[in-house]
Amino acid sequence: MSAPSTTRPAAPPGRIMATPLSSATVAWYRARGDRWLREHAAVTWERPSRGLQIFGIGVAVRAAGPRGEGFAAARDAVTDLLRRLDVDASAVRPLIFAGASFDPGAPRRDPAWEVFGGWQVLLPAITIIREGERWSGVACAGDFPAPEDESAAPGDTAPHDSLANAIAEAVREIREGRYEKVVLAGSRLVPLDGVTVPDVLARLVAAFPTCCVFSFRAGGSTWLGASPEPLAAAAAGRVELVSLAGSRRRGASPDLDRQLEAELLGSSKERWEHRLVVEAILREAGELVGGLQFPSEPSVMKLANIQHLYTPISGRLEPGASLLDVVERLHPTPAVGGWPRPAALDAIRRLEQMDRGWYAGPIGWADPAGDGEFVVGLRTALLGGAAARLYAGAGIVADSTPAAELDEIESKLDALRGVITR
Ligand SMILES: C=C(O[C@H]1C=CC=C(C(=O)O)[C@@H]1O)C(=O)O
Repeated sequence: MSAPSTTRPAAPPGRIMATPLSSATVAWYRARGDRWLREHAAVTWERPSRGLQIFGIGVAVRAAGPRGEGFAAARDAVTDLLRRLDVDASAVRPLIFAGASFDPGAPRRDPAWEVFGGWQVLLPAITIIREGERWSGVACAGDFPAPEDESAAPGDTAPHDSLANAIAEAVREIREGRYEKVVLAGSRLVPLDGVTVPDVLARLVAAFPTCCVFSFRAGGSTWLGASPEPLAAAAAGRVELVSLAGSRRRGASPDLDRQLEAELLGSSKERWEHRLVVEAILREAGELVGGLQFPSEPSVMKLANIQHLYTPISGRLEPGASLLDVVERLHPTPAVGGWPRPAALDAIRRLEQMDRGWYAGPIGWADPAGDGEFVVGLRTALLGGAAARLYAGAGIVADSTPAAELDEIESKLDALRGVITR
């Protein structure tokens, strides 16, 4: 019932032991504030603009797989757990969290990611949920492994120059017709100077209230971020998907901001980059989600530092398909990988010179009723030891100007650094 390296050595790696699991609704008296919850949670999931907060305290079950395995293995582990959970229909539903690396086939360059492995599935011992003014809780019996405190500080990776060269090389390869789009990312190591996980989460919630602010702890390290990009969400059989790609900075004045928005909506380069994501989602999700509907024109999603082209897509899960199947099929969309997918992944492995780990990977939760929500792990940082490594990328297409793409990546990293180190 646990990860290979934690409490039950008899369990083979990645397998969950076949014992029954039960859950019970618990009353949660709000004796502890957000800071305590964020500090003690193995996993947090906050949607400030929707009044939703979820804190998973302690671990009933943790399963994990090696770095060569991806989200498909996480999906199987969640499905297995859901089957074994004995849930009273009237009770608060337990939530099972899952996360995975971006690319299980990528070279491993940063030992700090080893503690996360290729994927992890986590059933918290106690899950505290706030929806608006309503607090509820659910407790799950399990192994209750002792907290792990082993963590590795994120290592040094590629210097800035190599990212500029990688972008220029990608533009050349795209113009030669080798692929149509690739998303290249960079990272930056920053000292934490005493800033803690609850500090960072509180700042992300304040700075990015419309995003999904999450954290996931493994060993003594924490993977966290404020993702603007839902990957797939399901509620009562309805599925919501999103295409988010194409960016401009926010303007310093309302006039400049509107001008940048008009530029974004009018740019054929940004529209093409965005359209590739819409088409890939329709193609990949089509077999699993019926009656897909979406507006013919993208709108603009505005965040504190940046604005993006945005197309919401919705439909209904086909019989036999699950939210986890949809996530597995969609990842990685061309918003974080590229198109065609195999050539884009190959380009990222060759050109990027960095270890993405879980950056741009899927992360989220599912419940026994089939509901759940997964986002793309963007605008994220890995905190370990006294440092944080920040990650951000940008979509490269034939019309890209390398300097502008590098500028977009730098400005995303600056926004995150401003929140973490201020
Ligand atoms: C890959 C990232 O952003 C993606 C999501 C929105 C807009 C993007 C863009 O315009 O390039 C990227 O596709 C990132 O922030 O690390």
